[in-house]
Amino acid sequence: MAASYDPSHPPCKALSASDRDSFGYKTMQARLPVIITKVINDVYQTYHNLPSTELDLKEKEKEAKHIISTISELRYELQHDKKFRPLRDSEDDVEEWNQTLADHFEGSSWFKAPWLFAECYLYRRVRETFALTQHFRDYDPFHEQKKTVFKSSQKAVVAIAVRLMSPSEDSTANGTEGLSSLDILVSQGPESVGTEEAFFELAQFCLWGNATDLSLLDNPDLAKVEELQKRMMTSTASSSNNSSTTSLDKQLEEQQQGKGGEETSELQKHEEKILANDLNALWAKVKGLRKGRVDFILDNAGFELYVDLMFADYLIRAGFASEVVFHAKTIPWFVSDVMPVDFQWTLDQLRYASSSSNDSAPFFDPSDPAEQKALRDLGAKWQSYVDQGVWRVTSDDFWTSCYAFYHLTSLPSAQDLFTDMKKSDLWIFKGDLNYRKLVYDCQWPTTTPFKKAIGPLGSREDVPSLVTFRTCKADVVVGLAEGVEEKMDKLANDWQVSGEYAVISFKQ
Ligand SMILES: O=P(O)(O)OC[C@H]1O[C@](O)(CO)[C@@H](O)[C@@H]1O
Repeated sequence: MAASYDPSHPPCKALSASDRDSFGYKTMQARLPVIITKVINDVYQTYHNLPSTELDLKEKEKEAKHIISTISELRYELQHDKKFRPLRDSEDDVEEWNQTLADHFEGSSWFKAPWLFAECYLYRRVRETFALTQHFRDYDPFHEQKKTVFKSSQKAVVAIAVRLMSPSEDSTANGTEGLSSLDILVSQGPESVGTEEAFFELAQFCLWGNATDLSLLDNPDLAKVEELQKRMMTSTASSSNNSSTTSLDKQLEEQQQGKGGEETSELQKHEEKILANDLNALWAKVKGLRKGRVDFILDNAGFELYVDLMFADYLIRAGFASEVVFHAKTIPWFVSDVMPVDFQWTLDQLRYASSSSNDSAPFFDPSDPAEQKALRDLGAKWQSYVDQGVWRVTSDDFWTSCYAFYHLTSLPSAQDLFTDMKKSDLWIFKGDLNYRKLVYDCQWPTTTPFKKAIGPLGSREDVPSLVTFRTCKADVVVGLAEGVEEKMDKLANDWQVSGEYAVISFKQ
């Protein structure tokens, strides 16, 4: 039997849905039932739309009905706080899950267990349902939602592609004909102002791309997604370390005086919302790299993946990295997380922008030929990185296990992954769930140093530099300066979970 690590005892008291004031409780009680109901609706739609000519139609309908009833039972178990049961499929990770359940969660249930465990177990149970079928084994019940929200991001996707990737307007005048704005910026060398400016801008895109994920927007309001992206687009950037305390005072003062903060630019407003900001320290690390390896531990598909790829492309063009490894999820996870298939699908939608295949209309279809070209060029460039092995997409069951990242360095089943990741120069963790797993999702005081909160990843010599880009969507947050929590409590009572605020925390 596999050795079992204990995910039920983090270094401080675990966050749990047993606390009715927590976001964990709200998630288990209100948000997850909605997410599960959408899975049921999705399967229902799929089977109702099966053409009568479909092969094995009867079998497929039977399986779809079975999935719907099994997922409905899962929702019942959750809503009635039933005890966890062992998994019943035969996926590679099933033995480890069941051993952990037996050793540490005997008699435990959805609202009593640590929130992190319960939530991961839920998505793994959804996977079980599909894994036990013949015709829906590879079915992603979140694919349609991922597509809808990405499609609504077209304006921002096009705007970023055109601004950074189209030939620069004054390129003929200054002898850089045909080069994109980004290429011109980075061509001045790794330590140049242009390269630095591009770094701060793309890093902030990469951060705020995490604000538009589907599991938080359990009722995605597409207008809200567009508005968020519009705000991002107006943010061009340089960043200053530890500006958050002063700017918070200003925000608080303005709120108390009933002012709207009209003198603050869109960029400053964004920066003020980064409550712990190690971007300068990250820049110091990145600018010292030459043809290094950078690993992205990805979060959401769609717009967030798109801006992650922009940042990864920048690292290659500027010469900081010659290899980027993307860690995706092996199974549908937390609604919108990237799987390898989503990665390739994203590249394809860019490569084939505005061209229809036999069976479908183009996904992105801007009317302006220059915009179409910008998307296609980008898609072709990114595909060439994949084909040449400059970009590598991989996935490992560790990322969809119930374990905190503390266990990456010691869990037997994660050792191949850890051995490979040690070859990297920098790990970039995207998003809220990865953050929760980094700090073990427990009740750390907010002033706990990030390096301490990440346990072995902060203390072991063989762990490379790492950074987390996270918009705050759960109760835990660390690395804040003294007084920030108190100021934030006065400014916005949902600041820890609204996705409006963020942290960029770096470990050398
Ligand atoms: O996509 P992200 O940024 O990891 O967010 C995941 C979301 O799911 C949660 O883990 C709870 O469902 C929140 O922490 C967060 O809202």
